[in-house]
Amino acid sequence: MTPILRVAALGDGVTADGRHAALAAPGDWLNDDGSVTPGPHHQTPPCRHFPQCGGCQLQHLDDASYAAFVADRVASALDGQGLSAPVRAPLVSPPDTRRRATLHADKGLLGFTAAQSHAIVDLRECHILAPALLALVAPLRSLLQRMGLKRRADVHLTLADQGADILVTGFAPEGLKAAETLNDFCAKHGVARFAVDGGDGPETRWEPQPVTITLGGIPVGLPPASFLQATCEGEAALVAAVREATTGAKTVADLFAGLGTFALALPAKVYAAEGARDALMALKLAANARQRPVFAEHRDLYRRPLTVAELNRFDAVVIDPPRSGAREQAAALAQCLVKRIAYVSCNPSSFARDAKLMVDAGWRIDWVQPVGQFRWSTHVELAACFSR
Ligand SMILES: C[S@@+](CC[C@H](N)C(=O)[O-])C[C@H]1O[C@@H](n2cnc3c(N)ncnc32)[C@H](O)[C@@H]1O
Repeated sequence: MTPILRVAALGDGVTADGRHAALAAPGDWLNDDGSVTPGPHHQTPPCRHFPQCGGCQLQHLDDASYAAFVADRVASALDGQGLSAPVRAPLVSPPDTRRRATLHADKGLLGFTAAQSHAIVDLRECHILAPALLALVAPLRSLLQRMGLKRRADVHLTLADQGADILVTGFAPEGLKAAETLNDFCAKHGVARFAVDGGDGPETRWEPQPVTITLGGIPVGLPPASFLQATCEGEAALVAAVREATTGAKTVADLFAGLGTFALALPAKVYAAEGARDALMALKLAANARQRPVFAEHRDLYRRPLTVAELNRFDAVVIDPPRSGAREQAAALAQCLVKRIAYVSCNPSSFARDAKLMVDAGWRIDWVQPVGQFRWSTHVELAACFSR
């Protein structure tokens, strides 16, 4: 018997001699016949769909070993680039708090896909989704069937200020009967918005009041399918880290600003750059309505990253790129003279790659705050503070 020491990036348990075992927690034992004997950190997975459902990979880890996994993902990504930094205790979102998820529908089924497969796991319970979204899963399954869903469609759920915001892509039912069925459904379940996208972009079919999401205390119009941090707790953890990293800065550049999660939460004059035009417009309108000092620019930061001279006009920079990171922008950040940089990332590997460029140019990583918004999954986020 060999003890499992840690959990690898994709979720397998790993022994000291490098053997991998599926569904093994640190402290479990890998037996010679390949079976696993549970140890003290192995918990009974709370959900009947685990491990078939691809939504969660690590429900068999107790809270302590899941938190250790989140911190270890960050530390080992840094280590892989030969970097070291103080890694803070991870902040993991509680169960039942996910406010954004994409489910898949086909042949009367509605749920997440199975791990590494397109097969749909028909969702009958879920321990990550916010209860208001989970409550809609069974009614939506029946609605899509009644409306004659013939081909596979995706169902994007978001919990907005007014309630559930639903976008179905790959299905756009037509006709009076369909419209009535949809309206009855939305009225009965208090849906905030129902949009469909048959291939020509989202088309709103129900939205009794404009749908918003409150960021930094300000309601921001929420375009369908916009980016939003996955849980309120995760958002709060990232905002607190970014505020701490930019303390004292009077002018801040917020790069990949989205709807303004950080721009609207900072006590500073903020220049916000974002590539999605509808998100940018929503941020601009919200900031103007409340006379917040946010100057928002539509800009493709991969093709046209801020130059060193542009960056040097700010006291601090916040950057929160997509999963692939921001190699081009990081090259200019490495050379610039701002006092502090807050780097928020949903991918420790691309973060570590960009951080290496900056450290090689003389930056220091003061701390890294791991954030587990996708509880029980292998997705890990972080916020890091850089100074010279
Ligand atoms: C991880 S999200 C962060 C959004 C925001 N900071 C937040 O916390 O809500 C990344 C953002 O980058 C934007 N984006 C993706 N590619 C971009 C590009 N080439 N130039 C500018 N923005 C881009 C996306 O639209 C998205 O809003």
